[in-house]
Amino acid sequence: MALVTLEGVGKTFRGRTGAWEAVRDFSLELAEGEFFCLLGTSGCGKTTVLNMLAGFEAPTAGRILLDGKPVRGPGADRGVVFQGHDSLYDWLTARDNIAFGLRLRGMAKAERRAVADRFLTMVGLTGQGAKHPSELSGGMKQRIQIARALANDPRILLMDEPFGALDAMTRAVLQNELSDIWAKSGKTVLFITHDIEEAVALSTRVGVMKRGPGGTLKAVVPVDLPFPRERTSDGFMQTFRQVHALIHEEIHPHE
Ligand SMILES: Nc1ncnc2c1ncn2[C@@H]1O[C@H](COP(=O)(O)OP(=O)(O)OP(=O)(O)O)[C@@H](O)[C@H]1O
Repeated sequence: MALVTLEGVGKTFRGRTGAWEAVRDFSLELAEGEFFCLLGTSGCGKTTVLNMLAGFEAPTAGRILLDGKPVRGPGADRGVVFQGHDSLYDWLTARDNIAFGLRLRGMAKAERRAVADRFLTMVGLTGQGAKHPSELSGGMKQRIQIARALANDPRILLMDEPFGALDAMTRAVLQNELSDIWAKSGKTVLFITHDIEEAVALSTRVGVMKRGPGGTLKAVVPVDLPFPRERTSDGFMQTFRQVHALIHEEIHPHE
């Protein structure tokens, strides 16, 4: 059975200015352990799809199943990592941010600390647990967000352009780290990005969306390249070009 099933999912926002169909007839199955990148032009509905799977928004059509059960709201079985780092609590240390969910679940302090430290190490921040978010760089804060999501041991990690606000060098470092973490943890990941190279570097499959209104999945490209990915290899370039062509059609539909 697929870990995640989206079946004919649609979302129409209704407001004072009328209705906007953001997503139409979106269907996808995610297998346990895969790294799926969702790619598409701005406004095509990527975040809306992620928000519905996260349980932040309810679909207006179709259904979403996680482990065969309908998604009815947010839950600890889904760990969400956003772009930027506003979601970290500034008054808590890095370690306490990571352990926040564990505290809510009633885990004892010593155990919480041990788990948090394990994930601090996993994201390359050994010994930085006592610092507050304001004392950390953008890349470090993103690492803390990833560690926090993983510490809760979710069934799936939902990442919405997590590296979008970082400089190119930090971004490349974090991409490699995330790829290692994914390989070690065996987690299922749904990852949203605008960046074709990032998608090809990280994923087992890339889904390209058609632009909105009524954004939907237009093609899924499997990325059968060994990890770590060699970005200048023929296979990488070939996949890059394939995905690029699919995106290009959305930006210049009448060429
Ligand atoms: N709460 C809302 N109310 C009304 N319209 C919305 C709402 N949220 C999103 N939309 C609209 O739905 C469409 C899809 O938005 P969404 O944020 O999912 O796109 P996206 O592909 O993630 O874009 P980007 O890459 O720019 O972040 C957009 O046209 C947006 O204006």
